Amino acid sequence: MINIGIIGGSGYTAGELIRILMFHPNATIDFVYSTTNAGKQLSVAHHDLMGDIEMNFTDTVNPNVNVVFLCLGHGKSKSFLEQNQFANHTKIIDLGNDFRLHKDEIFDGKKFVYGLPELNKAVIKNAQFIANPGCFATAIQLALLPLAKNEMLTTDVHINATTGSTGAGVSPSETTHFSWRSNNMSHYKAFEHQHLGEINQSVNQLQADYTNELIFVPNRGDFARGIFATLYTTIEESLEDVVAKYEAFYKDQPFVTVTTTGINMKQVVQTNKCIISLMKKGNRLLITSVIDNLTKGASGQAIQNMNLMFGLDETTGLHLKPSGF
Ligand SMILES: NC(=O)C1=CN([C@@H]2O[C@H](COP(=O)(O)OP(=O)(O)OC[C@H]3O[C@@H](n4cnc5c(N)ncnc54)[C@H](OP(=O)(O)O)[C@@H]3O)[C@@H](O)[C@H]2O)C=CC1
Ligand SMILES: CC(=O)N[C@@H](CCC(=O)OP(=O)(O)O)C(=O)O
Repeated sequence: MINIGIIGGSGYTAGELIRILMFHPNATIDFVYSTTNAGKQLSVAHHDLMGDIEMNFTDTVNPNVNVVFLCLGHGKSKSFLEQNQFANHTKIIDLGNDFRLHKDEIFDGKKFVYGLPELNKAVIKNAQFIANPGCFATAIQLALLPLAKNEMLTTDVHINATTGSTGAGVSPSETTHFSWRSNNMSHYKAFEHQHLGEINQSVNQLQADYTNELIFVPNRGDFARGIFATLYTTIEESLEDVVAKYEAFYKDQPFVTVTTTGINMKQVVQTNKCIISLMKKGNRLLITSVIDNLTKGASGQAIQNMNLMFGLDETTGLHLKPSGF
């Protein structure tokens, strides 16, 4: 069994890890670390877990676990690892953004691999340290990578993506408050979202000569979970040719489905799936990409990486049912 530690226990991504791992056939949760709820039942912070798991948060770290998931805010993974040493055998999967860019990938002698399986599966299998991608970054990269792989990106890409409120974490804020978020929508960090760095890094990993711009406007949506992303760019090839290239790129990727039909977020919410829809009008290609920000965009993908790192089928424990409606 893979013995697991979770840091940042009261948060959204930690909660999602617990929900999935408690049913994972090869995993056992050794501890869930919390700075605010130590000694209390997990269900104090994750109410839906009442009756499902008898475990308390702890303020003690077991440094000998097989893998530890870091579910902390920006920049806190680095400081946590400075204060807490794990055994040499312990694998680390960081859900934050501290180690995703190449300039940050080496920390304290540890080399972090960017944990997008559909891009880096072979390297992930042999990695000990993983920088798990951001949620928008996952949805947008999965939409773009087949074009980059085939060096088909020649102009700017216009990106619009809307996220649910859980994307911003458990601590309430003005823009996650029900009274503000309900029946509302807004954009934020237009043209400057922090995920553009990791997205550009991955695009250039496949198409080094791409120098145009990824023009991204993120929106806050009136729902809790999910990301709906639309991207368009100029492509000369026929839709049939583009679809064939996407299907070839994702042939051995169990969580990505390519279609030319219309799609919606509820087809993937609560699952580790990404569905990509392609359509063309003239030389303009529209790519739609939907994921659940907390599963494929965070905790599900982190478990997918864990499966690969421990030699398991990457879908182990991730056969999750969609919400449907
Ligand atoms: N939400 C999402 O959709 C996604 C989030 N991410 C990233 O994953 C990380 C976790 O996200 P999320 O779960 O939403 O965040 P949350 O804010 O929901 O949870 C973070 C948790 O970290 C703990 N924490 C906070 N400050 C400290 C500290 N100084 N030292 C130790 N622990 C601390 C708290 O848990 P406790 O009180 O129990 O200690 C807190 O609940 C973030 O970096 C986020 O950007 C990535 C992809 C998607
Ligand atoms: C979708 C969504 O709301 N995202 C949040 C942060 C969560 C995330 O994925 O960002 P990092 O892991 O890079 O912190 C945002 O856009 O600010």
